Amino acid sequence: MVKICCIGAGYVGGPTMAVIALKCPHIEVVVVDISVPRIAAWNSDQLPIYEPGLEDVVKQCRGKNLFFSTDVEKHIADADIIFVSVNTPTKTRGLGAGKAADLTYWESAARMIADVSKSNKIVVEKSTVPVKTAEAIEKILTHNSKGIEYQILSNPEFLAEGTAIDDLFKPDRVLIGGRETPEGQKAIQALKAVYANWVPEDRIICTNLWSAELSKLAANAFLAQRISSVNAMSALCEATGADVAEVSHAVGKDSRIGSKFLNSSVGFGGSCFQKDILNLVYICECNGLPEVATYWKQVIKINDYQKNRFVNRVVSSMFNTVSGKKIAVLGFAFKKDTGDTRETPAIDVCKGLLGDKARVSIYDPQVTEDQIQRDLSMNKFDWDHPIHLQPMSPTTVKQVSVVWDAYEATKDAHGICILTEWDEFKNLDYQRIYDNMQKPAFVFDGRNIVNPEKLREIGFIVYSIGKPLDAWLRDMPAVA
Ligand SMILES: NC(=O)c1ccc[n+]([C@@H]2O[C@H](COP(=O)([O-])OP(=O)(O)OC[C@H]3O[C@@H](n4cnc5c(N)ncnc54)[C@H](O)[C@@H]3O)[C@@H](O)[C@H]2O)c1
Ligand SMILES: O=c1ccn([C@@H]2O[C@H](COP(=O)(O)OP(=O)(O)O[C@H]3O[C@H](CO)[C@@H](O)[C@H](O)[C@H]3O)[C@@H](O)[C@H]2O)c(=O)[nH]1
Repeated sequence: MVKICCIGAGYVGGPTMAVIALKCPHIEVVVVDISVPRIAAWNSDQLPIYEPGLEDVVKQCRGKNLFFSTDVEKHIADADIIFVSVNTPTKTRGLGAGKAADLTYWESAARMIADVSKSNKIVVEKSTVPVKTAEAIEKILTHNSKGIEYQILSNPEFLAEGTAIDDLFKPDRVLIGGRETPEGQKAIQALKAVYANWVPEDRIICTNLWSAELSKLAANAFLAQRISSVNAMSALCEATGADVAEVSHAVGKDSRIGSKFLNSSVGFGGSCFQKDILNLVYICECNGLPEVATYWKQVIKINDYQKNRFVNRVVSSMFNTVSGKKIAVLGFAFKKDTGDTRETPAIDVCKGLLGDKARVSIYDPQVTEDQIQRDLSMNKFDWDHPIHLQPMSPTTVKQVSVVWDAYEATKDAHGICILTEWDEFKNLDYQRIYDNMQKPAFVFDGRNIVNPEKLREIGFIVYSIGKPLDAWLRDMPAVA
């Protein structure tokens, strides 16, 4: 029986390995992690991450050919194929701080593999890493290899949170990069055989190592660039009376452009886009390509601009101050159908409002109070380290309350900010909400999910990103 071990039981390692186990009953899959609570959660009824369909897949294979363990050394030693899916956060100090990927966790995983292996291994980069990481990993593994042969493959993951299981069941493509030697090609075929259990062969792309590593960064940069492009347009729409939804629809109908990923929003979030673009920018700078670096940096600058612009809209509409006012925040996760808050635009918006001394009442159906308090008190980039290395007891932000109901959050509020597109926010009883709010009552829709006309009929003053402005907002400054 082929044995797979995956180091890192997070948003990628957990779902990816669960699907491999489901689709390949003849393969034993063990997911290991240094975090004891995380592994305990994977072995319990309360999985550590919320992902539609995940629980069903885990329940079908756990204890049969899918296992979760903290015995990292044993399972690495036993495995034929080792996936490494550990954190690759943005460096916070030293060379490349604020841009370069911190490969501390990757390096320690590689050293562990080198220390405990007694047989040949295929080591698969599943984490998103800078181009040429495989070369560094190879050096660590082969430095004192004791005659053991290692083949490094790059097999970046393209799943998106909230749709991870569907994405894994039917991937647009699986990308496998390896050395162009006979041994490298043999390793590629071994990994290809795993995916071929459910992925059509024409969707499995095999390349050299560097193309695979770079394609992952490139794909995220292109996706984020589309959002920044449409968000840049949203500012122009507001200034001119155009409607960004109509513009994206018209633009997206061009089959060369396509309609996906053109939804204007308060800004993109998530653990990947910003981190991976910063990493790309750093790699360009290191390779003497400052113009290319500046080009990609602009994608992040527009995203920051969009978040600032939103906060500025809120404050300027409410007589230029939100001091002491209650602002209800509906949604804190970086997108719907996930409890993940990494780099969520809600953090920047809440911090902006708190900076102007607002009282913020937050409701998200999947995010806990503890998580929100952590996010609002943590330093930039600190969130992307293994949980046991994050601050234990963060200071509580006093002007923030977290409630478990949208009606409670909005009661007596002066304004509402919709920051995640949860379906339930589309169907709230907005008349009831309006009746219980201070007047004038404002709605700032950062996800364009409510019908502004209907809300205006109720009496709300409504701001929707990139839509023709409410008369109230027309003369207010839009730029932060
Ligand atoms: N989250 C996504 O949607 C997504 C999608 C594609 C790619 N990626 C990439 O995949 C990688 C992992 O992302 P994630 O979201 O799963 O992160 P995560 O933080 O959810 O999980 C990483 C896990 O690795 C563990 N870990 C760290 N060092 C370890 C070690 N030495 N030994 C054992 N376990 C260790 C941590 O405890 C943690 O549980 C990152 O490089 C990310 O960029 C993420
Ligand atoms: O038209 C759109 C599409 C998305 N978003 C926002 O963009 C962010 C990222 O969304 P999404 O890409 O759906 O989720 P992620 O889980 O971050 O997935 C991205 O990042 C992963 C990690 O690298 C990749 O594997 C995926 O392919 C890539 O889509 C979220 O805040 C979304 O709300 C928009 O504002 N407008």
